[in-house]
Amino acid sequence: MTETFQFKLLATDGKARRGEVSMPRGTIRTPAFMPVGTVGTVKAMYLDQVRELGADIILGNTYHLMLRPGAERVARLGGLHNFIRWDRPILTDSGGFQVMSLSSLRKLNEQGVTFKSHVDGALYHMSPERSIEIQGLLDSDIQMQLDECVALPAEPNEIERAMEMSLRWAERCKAAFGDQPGKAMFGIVQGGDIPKLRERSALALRDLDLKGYAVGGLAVGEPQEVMLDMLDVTCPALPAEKPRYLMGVGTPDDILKSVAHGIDMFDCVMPTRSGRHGLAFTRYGRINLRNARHAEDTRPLDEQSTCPATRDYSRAYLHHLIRSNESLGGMLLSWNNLAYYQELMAGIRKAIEEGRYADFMAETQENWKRGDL
Ligand SMILES: CNc1nc2cc3c(=O)[nH]c(N)nc3c(CCO)c2[nH]1
Repeated sequence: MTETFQFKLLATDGKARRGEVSMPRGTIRTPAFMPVGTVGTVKAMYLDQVRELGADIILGNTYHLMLRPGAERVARLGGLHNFIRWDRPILTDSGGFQVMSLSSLRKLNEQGVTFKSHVDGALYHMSPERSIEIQGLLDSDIQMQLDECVALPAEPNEIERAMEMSLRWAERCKAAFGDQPGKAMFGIVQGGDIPKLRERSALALRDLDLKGYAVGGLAVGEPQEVMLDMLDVTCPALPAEKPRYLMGVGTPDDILKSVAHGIDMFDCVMPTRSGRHGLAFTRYGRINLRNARHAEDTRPLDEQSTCPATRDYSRAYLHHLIRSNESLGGMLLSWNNLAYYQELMAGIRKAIEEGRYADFMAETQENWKRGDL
């Protein structure tokens, strides 16, 4: 806990880094997984549970919260932390990515993005300055620049255009953010799957001397090896003393490998969204509880787990709940999956501290192959 934003590197093992981000609202142990709380809730979870599982920080979303309940309203209600009853750090995404994936996009130009709300069809304009203003109204601790994320595959000149504009928007966001010692504004590296554009984006953002850097434009449909190749180019071009956040990633395997490529922070809807659809992540791999073969399996997901959802409920009951589309099914599997993700992050942090990350990675991947037993 510090009055300013500080990142400390505590240990490294190859390119894997063990660190911690200290902020007024709390310390974030890295490598960190950030549960996604899109509209002010980590779906199907109580935030006390999310904290108990080991989350030091959660995500909020500018796009969703500006549409409903509204950024000015959240500010009138005392800010996002008071509203949702989470007193630790919150990172908010800037909205650009969500506009592309959720709204009927009207137009995007140098000024910003104009779009129709997917909630009520109302028209909105969001500039880099407005995105930072909204994140300020939410009292967000780590604010993301507004950027343009291009879905892959894409034409090189389209990727270059979006990357260059995102750099100009980074400068505008830095100016709009100003100097807020206890908070941070992160830049977002773009450049698609083109190494020289990735390097140019990272080096230009580095010159802006921001408090942290995200790697964007990935986990948008490209193969895992392309994502990892882009990390090989991007991470060395970023300052070693600043945190690196890989946006939207990912599966447990994505996370293991991205840590080995130098990433410190992750966010993904995978554990919660797939949990609601019946997918359970365990030490021995994934289990799809919709599958009829679980209908009379009295075993829990993992009797050695400390998480009640994982240890105390039969697969037969979980199967029944999911098949019946009962809320408790999504609640228990979200609980199990977030518990597994945080247990994985704790194992990653410990392995880096002990200089045995390569072995930890191999053991973990080996266990996944054992399947559901
Ligand atoms: C699921 N994959 C994914 N790729 C992303 C890529 C980006 C990106 O390039 N920019 C911004 N602002 N957000 C992104 C997000 C949302 C964060 O979860 C992404 N999410």
